[in-house]
Amino acid sequence: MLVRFSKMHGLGNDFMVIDAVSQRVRLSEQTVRRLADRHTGIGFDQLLLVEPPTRPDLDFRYRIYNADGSEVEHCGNGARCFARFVRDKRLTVKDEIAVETARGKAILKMLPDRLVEVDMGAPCLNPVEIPFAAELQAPVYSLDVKGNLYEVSAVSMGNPHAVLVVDDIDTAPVKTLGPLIERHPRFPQRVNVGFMQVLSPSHIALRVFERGAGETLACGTGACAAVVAGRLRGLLDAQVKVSLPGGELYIGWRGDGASVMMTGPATTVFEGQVYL
Ligand SMILES: N[C@@H](CCC[C@H](N)C(=O)O)C(=O)O
Repeated sequence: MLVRFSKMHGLGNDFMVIDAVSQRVRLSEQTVRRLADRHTGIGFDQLLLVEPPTRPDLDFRYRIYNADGSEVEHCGNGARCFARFVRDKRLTVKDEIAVETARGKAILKMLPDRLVEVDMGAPCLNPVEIPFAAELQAPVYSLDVKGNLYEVSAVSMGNPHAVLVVDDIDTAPVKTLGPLIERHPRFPQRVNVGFMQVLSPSHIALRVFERGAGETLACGTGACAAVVAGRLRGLLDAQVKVSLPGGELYIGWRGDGASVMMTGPATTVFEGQVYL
């Protein structure tokens, strides 16, 4: 089966995007892993599959697969690339697109200068739903990793995130501590791990070790989770610039019950065809 795809990225978090509205596509976990390989495949952090919606009030459904083949609930940078993709491919002419994800509904708004604003929904802090093993909900938990204690916040943006505050993002142990927390037994569905340096109440630097993909150049849901965690700890304002290795995202969260709003770019790199 020969399938057309686009290669896209949001601040260097890169995606293979496939239109499954006008093409028949069947994917197994193994196929996703093969395509994700940066030496022998297309290479990407996540694969996005664009499908028709299952509900009449929504425009599309989109599914997200990590490079390791696992299907996930939400992807912030992917949502912006998805919006750009359906517009560029003329699958819709709408400026505001309602999309169904495994997590529920997301609203995507096309802005000038090829920016996209995403209503990411309200964060969930309930340990049972994240899921995270804890007796009571708290803004910070003590996590024992191989005998060392770390202060982490646990936040779900549809997908699970652990957020640590560090003094210096450049020397943060992202590649060593990240994988240990990703598979920590208190996070039974694994977790994305964010390392946040607070530069001022309206500016943070962030690196994220992503579940199922390793450290990426940017993580949209990770940026949202970090701002929520920073607000819960009383460190951040309601509007925050997030500097990631791949560039800048703008995140807004008014607090309790409100949606997290994310604004950033989405870029197409090339188009191709591949046998699946
Ligand atoms: N890169 C993404 C998040 C992708 C999913 C994540 N790795 C997970 O397993 O939850 C983003 O921009 O949010």
